[in-house]
Amino acid sequence: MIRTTHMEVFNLRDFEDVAREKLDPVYYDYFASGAQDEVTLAANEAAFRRLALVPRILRGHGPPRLAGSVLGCESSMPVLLAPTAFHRLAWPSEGEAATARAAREAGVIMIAAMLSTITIEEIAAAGGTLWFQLYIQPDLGFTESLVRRAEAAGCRALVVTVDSPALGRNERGDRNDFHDLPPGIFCANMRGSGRSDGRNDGHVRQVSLSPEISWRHVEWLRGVTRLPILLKGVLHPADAAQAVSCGVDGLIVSNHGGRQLDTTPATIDRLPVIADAVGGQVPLLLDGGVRRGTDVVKALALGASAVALGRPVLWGLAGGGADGVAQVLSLLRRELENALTLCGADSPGALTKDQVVG
Ligand SMILES: Cc1cc2nc3c(=O)[nH]c(=O)nc-3n(C[C@H](O)[C@H](O)[C@H](O)COP(=O)(O)O)c2cc1C
Ligand SMILES: O=C(O)C(=O)c1ccccc1
Repeated sequence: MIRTTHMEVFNLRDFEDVAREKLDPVYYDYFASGAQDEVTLAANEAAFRRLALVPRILRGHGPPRLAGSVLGCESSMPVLLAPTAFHRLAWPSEGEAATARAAREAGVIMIAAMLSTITIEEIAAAGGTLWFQLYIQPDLGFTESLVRRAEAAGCRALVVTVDSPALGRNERGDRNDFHDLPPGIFCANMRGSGRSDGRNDGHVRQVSLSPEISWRHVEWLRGVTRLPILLKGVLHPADAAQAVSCGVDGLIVSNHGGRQLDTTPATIDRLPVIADAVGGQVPLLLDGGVRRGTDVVKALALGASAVALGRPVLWGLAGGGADGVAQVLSLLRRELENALTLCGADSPGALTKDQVVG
């Protein structure tokens, strides 16, 4: 158990308090914040609270089975690590290597962020099953080189983030004047892109979040790799349908944890319409505000194959490196097992959407 002088952790939210104590307040704000008024940030968790779970009774089964697979990758539970940037701000010595080790030991999939602070090759050396998150760069030669590196490192899917034609307006970051990484920490995968001197190579300014990116780029990507492609940041059912027509293999219903367009709806409130549009043709994942086993159950019942966790992983990492992340995952696993049992479900697949009521 991670304990600080006066804090014990019993659930994922407790980890945020531990992290807040340990982190530089500027980095805490970077991790915790959402865009502008943080309406969406709050809405994600509030929507889970608003939804009620209806248990089924007397089903007479053993402990629920949590293990399954997503796009051909085994996972010990239907929970992935969402891609988050800059893990060395939370755990300077190892960064993403610590996160990857914890994910491997827990038997879950880590979606490694393109903006990691160690390279994808270094993450792969520490990790189990990895997927690679990509911001398609207008320099397609560079983008293709990242795809080839992810393939060579053994990543099993590409997650293309599509909610970022620009960076969201982060006012906590502005107030803290946090716009650059501190000396010695870089966007390790970005080195060699752009024209920067060797010393500052891997600078955040080399990253392009561009409004030029379009469906043509997704079609281009479909032609350059055989890896499964997921789009992350889908909120409109028409976009979900178009993605399936484009040959996309999976979708992540996400509003980037409320960090991009503020006032977008809570992800759990969009899941039913997206599930209807996709009609089971590709797996759906969801992230944003998942903090409890009951949140996972609600997403699974409404049509998600799995969920992804963003900030709680960063709080675990800041609290205790790989051990902290391991504890976050094990707390959530126990909660999920308990919630499924109380719902009368012997596996995620046994849940039905009528078990969630508004
Ligand atoms: C500090 C931080 C950095 C993030 N960096 C990325 C990123 O580089 N790429 C990406 O696609 N999403 C990024 N995200 C969004 C997460 O993948 C995910 O959508 C979100 O955190 C889920 O919400 P949650 O934090 O409430 O679990 C980031 C989120 C946070 C909090
Ligand atoms: O912070 C983020 O959510 C994120 O995705 C990002 C995007 C560009 C630069 C740094 C982080």
